[in-house]
Amino acid sequence: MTIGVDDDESAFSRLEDNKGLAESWLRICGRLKGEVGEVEYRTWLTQIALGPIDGDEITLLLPTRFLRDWVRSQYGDRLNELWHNEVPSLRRVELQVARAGDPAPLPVTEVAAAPASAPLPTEDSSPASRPIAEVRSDLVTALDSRFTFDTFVVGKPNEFAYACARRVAEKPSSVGFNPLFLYGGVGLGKTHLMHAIGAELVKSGNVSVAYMSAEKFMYRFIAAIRSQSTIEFKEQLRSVDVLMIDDLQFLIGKDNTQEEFFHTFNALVDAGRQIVVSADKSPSDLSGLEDRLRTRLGCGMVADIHATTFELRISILEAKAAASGVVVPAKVLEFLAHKITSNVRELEGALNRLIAHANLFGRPVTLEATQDVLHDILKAHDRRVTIEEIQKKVAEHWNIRLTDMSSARRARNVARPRQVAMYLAKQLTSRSLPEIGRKFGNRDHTTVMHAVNRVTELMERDAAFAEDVELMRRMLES
Ligand SMILES: Nc1ncnc2c1ncn2[C@@H]1O[C@H](COP(=O)(O)OP(=O)(O)OP(=O)(O)O)[C@@H](O)[C@H]1O
Repeated sequence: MTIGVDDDESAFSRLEDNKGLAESWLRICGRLKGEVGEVEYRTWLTQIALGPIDGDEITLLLPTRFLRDWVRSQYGDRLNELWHNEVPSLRRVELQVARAGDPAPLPVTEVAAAPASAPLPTEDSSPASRPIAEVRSDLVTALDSRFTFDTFVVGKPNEFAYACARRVAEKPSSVGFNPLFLYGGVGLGKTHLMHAIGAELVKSGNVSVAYMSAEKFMYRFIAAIRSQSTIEFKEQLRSVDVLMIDDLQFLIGKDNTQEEFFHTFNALVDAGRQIVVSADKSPSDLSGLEDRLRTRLGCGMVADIHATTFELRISILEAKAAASGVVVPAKVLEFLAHKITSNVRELEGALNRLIAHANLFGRPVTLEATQDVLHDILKAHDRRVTIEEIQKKVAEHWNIRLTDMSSARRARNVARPRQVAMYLAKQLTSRSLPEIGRKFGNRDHTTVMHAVNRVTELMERDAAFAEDVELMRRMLES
């Protein structure tokens, strides 16, 4: 069908006019950007160029087959709909792979996002024409725009992994860095670094990046087997420039999926594409993965993210607090960094709760408020320090015999450390004063109370002594 004046005169004259067409495309891009969000838009849609129009069909051009298939499966319907809204006589949007000399995509900066909440009028508002933002990808998980290199705080435990990730983002597939294998405990930033690599590559140009969890890889693979579309699945995966698979340990015991991953891995590396993988253990410790896969995974760069240090936790908290715009006093940050040592995710969760609380009630963040608001989290993180541990550490530190913790000796060089141990027992355990007294040679609870008051008083007067006691406390808590 050709477009005639009778069909839609204004549309026809617009189609005759290239400028009008470009403006329509700009509006459609703005609309899509508003609907799918900046990251998804940059990842997939900035690569589309406006091709020729022929009758009731307009052609959009994509740089690779993978992208064409991807855009067709994920955004095809919506593109049809948006074009039809702009030019009602258009019936079809054809997606093609661009050839040399074809027009270039629109510069990203030209496209201003139109709010998704104000949809263009459509003829059909059935579920089939739902906005793109709801269409979830089967093959690829969208990158999280919060996880960039800029927002990743670097310290001793993660500097090597960070440097490797940077290197891969700058120069994918360089010798010695393919695959990049990132490993470390839960919530220490592996996913963050992978998304940062993806975001950087997407920003830098024409690179197709696929990121997905190993779990998703498996489900996609199974779905492809069921729907007899394994060839397409393989083709799609094998046509990306960079493939990132998160939490590979999930494939332990899933032999068929491992096998598929192994072949995909080989096909990509042999074709000079980059692979990035994360797991909770090093390749050699991932027992349960096939030997040949473990060997290949260890062939490139293996980078470990270590548990956080107190200093790194403080830096992360400072950065996140600053980004929130809420003033969080240094002593609150220190308190959190002392208390929540397990992983960054929990640390971040605690800080976010404090910030939300401060915003909601418009109250300043204080140490007291922190203890109150985070009561449950802090309780769960309370390390169970025993009175015996306290006595042992204090005796070592002040160089007295352990038996003197319960002896009747009253010499100052023995009595003072004993009082400190009682004070710390009160601070760091949930034992009552009589219980503590019993552990210190059956002393009375009033003796313990006296010790606690005396140490508190001394700490206020003597900074060096206070520092010593604080140090003890930190050693016992960490
Ligand atoms: N160095 C860091 N700087 C800033 N944020 C960090 C850092 N490390 C971790 N985070 C944050 O902590 C959270 C958890 O990180 P992430 O999801 O990357 O951990 P992971 O190692 O992939 O965990 P899992 O093993 O559960 O998959 C994220 O919100 C991330 O942004």
